[in-house]
Amino acid sequence: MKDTGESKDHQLTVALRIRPLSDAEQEEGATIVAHRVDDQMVVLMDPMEDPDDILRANRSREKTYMFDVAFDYSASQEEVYRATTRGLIEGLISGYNATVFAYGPTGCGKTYTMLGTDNQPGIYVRTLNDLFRAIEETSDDMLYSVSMSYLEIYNEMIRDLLNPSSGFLDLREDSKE
Ligand SMILES: Nc1ncnc2c1ncn2[C@@H]1O[C@H](COP(=O)(O)OP(=O)(O)OP(=O)(O)O)[C@@H](O)[C@H]1O
Repeated sequence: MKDTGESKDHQLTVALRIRPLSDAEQEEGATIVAHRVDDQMVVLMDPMEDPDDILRANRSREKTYMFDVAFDYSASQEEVYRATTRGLIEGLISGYNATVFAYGPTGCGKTYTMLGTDNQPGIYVRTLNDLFRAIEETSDDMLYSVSMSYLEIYNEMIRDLLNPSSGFLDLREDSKE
């Protein structure tokens, strides 16, 4: 696992996480085609590969990708948080900006990684814990202001998840004023 301190050395960290197959996927006979080779390298196997196809036997279509850090299904929420996000907090309370976002197709594990579950809290929860701890530790000589918003953008519809009764928010509202 990479130490979080390393994230200070570069401006952008790209991490890849491979999730385990769900029970339903296993029952369907699905197999994982993405394999973590080491802490940075991932190989994508060709899902159509047929070992009996002589014409393609020597032309494997597996592809290798490099990331700043790669995790597979054995990675814990804490490991992912430490390697991607924890190191940003020190800069954050010194006034620097930081963004962490999850990207990927539906069902790939974005919500699990970012929000997590009660037993396996994700990046949001761990960040807030460490952020408020860091604020408390430095509150003798610093005054902080923390604000928070939680929005869902889905099919170009925007909802305020901290105030769902406000309905869908209209992006054009500001431009009318
Ligand atoms: N690392 C993981 N370990 C165990 N279960 C996981 C992991 N990642 C995802 N899952 C499970 O896989 C399912 C799909 O994950 P999740 O809901 O996080 O996907 P998503 O990318 O947020 O999807 P969507 O874009 O549709 O909201 C969930 O049941 C989640 O609990």
